[in-house]
Amino acid sequence: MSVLKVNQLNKNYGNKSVLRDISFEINEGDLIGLVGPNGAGKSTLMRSMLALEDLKSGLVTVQNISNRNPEFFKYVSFLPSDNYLYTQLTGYDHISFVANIYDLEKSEIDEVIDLIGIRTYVNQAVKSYSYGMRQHLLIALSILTKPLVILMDEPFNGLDPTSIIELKQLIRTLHAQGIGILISTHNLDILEDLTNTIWFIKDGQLFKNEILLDVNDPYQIEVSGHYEKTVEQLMTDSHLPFQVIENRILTDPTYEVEKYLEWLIKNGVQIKSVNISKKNLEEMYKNFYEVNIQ
Ligand SMILES: Nc1ncnc2c1ncn2[C@@H]1O[C@H](COP(=O)(O)OP(=O)(O)OP(=O)(O)O)[C@@H](O)[C@H]1O
Repeated sequence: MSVLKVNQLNKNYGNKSVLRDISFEINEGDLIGLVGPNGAGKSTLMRSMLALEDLKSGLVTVQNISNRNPEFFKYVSFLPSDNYLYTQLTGYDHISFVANIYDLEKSEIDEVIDLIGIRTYVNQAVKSYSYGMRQHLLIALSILTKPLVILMDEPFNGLDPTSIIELKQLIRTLHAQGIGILISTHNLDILEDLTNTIWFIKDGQLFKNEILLDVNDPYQIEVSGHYEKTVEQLMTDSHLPFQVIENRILTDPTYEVEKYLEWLIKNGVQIKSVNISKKNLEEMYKNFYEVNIQ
């Protein structure tokens, strides 16, 4: 079900057109990665969605509520790339502040504190927090109102591997709860791990359908040993779609990998390893942005 709608968004800085005719919808439970090089317009797009930019034209609504209406922000929250917290105050002070605005119950606050796992330090002053702890607090603040959609601008910046793993897990939890999430990041590996829906932004335009990844990834079956027939001949006899790269068979994701394994085993082929062959987002990025590296 569509919850957030962006319609014909155009943004100029002076004579420069930064966003051009951008339209899209975010559905309940979408997890979308927004990718683009420096200056492509990712932050401007998020800021425009939050009515933080003056637009040339465009309409942004959540459940038909415009972003010009303060009620919009109950349903759409933002995790900014800048860490803007009051260092003298505690995490709980920040949470109470937001909870008071939206008249939330203590039980709702406790639920968020436990979900994000900040109970042990929520009563300490923010100045004693690490970067990752601050990021957790910001996420707690962003989900207090039970938003339908969260916009995350570079949420993995500056996090150590432990905090990245924790944040990825948290994003998966929020996603499983049906929250629509739009994440802008330069980290393609993290994104590839999190979602199959990647949108690219280029020259102020959004490209989505063109690069939607398949849900299933192909498998790579590595075989060993010498046989009468080549692996290619053997696979042709199976009538299963395939590609062969040296001694590796690349399966077709619409067919079960078991069918390939059964066929190979039946024909006495030794199987050395079976791995999921992940689509390479970096390759797609390089092709899309025509990045040439010598
Ligand atoms: N306040 C501003 N005044 C003028 N131009 C701006 C302003 N803010 C952004 N721009 C320009 O708008 C374009 C898009 O910037 P934006 O910050 O949205 O890109 P981005 O994709 O978020 O980049 P990054 O990955 O570096 O954060 C850039 O060309 C930038 O120079």
